Amino acid sequence: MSSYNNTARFSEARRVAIFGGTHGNEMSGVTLVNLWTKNGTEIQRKGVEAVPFITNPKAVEKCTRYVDTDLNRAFTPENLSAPGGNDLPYEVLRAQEINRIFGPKGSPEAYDVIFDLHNTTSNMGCTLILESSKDHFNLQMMNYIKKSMAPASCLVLMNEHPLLKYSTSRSVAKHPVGLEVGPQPQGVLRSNIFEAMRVILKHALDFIELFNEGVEFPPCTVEVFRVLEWIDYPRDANGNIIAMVHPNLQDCDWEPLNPGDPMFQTFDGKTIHYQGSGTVYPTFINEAAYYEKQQAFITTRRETLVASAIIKA
Ligand SMILES: CC(=O)N[C@@H](CC(=O)O)C(=O)O
Ligand SMILES: [Zn+2]
Repeated sequence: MSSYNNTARFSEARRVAIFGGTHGNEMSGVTLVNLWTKNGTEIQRKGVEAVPFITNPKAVEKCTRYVDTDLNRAFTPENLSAPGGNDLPYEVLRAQEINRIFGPKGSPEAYDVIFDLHNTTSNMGCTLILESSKDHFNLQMMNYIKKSMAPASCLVLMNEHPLLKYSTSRSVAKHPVGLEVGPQPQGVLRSNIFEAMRVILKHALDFIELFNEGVEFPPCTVEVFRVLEWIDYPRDANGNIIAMVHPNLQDCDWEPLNPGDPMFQTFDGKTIHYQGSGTVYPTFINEAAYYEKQQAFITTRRETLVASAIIKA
């Protein structure tokens, strides 16, 4: 029935979860998920079972990123199969529980789609985070969301770096999608950020409904920003930070950074310049949660991916 060569077929995306509170101090996702748990009318779609779920309730209660360890790094094969029960860190136990409910990760029983709602203190605007450039279902969803949001912008961060990719909560699903909206301080709710996240999710669920109804999505291209490297703050011999993000770079997420451009400013006023070999697009600039990870920002490269046509199998 398909009108295109190489149409990719995916089974219906009936089981969908919406995660909030993977980081307990990122308030848009926590608030939306709590709201939809009370009344799910807004997230209901024909032929879709959308489950709102608080992933790290202890961290939400304390309004911290995590209690023992970062839940959004915890979904490794080692953690998910670790014996030890109650001796394990809280988030490792919780990852196992989430994997039992929404996975198992990598199995046919896993949920079809998981949306994981995050906020950043960086000036990233609306960002969707993917883990695979080969998932044509997700690429088509990105195209649909971007078109639906226009003229407002919604960018796609492609995190499939062999070393820098991490084991996210959403990675339990067949099609993992991260939503990252900022700037919003930790523990704070801002109405513009909250509403932006809500609109992205509306379009995402509309896409799934259309797909499940049998709509065929024609081939398209999707602009993405591929993770290249993490850049740490300059440090002294004792490991203490000796410079801040340069004012020319601060809040300039997604704007080109060229070799020789100012990158950091030392406390005594010296400028440190970017030394890379070509233009990159920085993002997660001065993210509060990344100080402990020794990351000042990440660099990305702009790419255009081709998504094949998709239709329900
Ligand atoms: C600021 C923040 O928490 N960002 C998320 C990004 C993601 O969900 O991939 C994280 O590091 O887990
Ligand atoms: Zn987060």
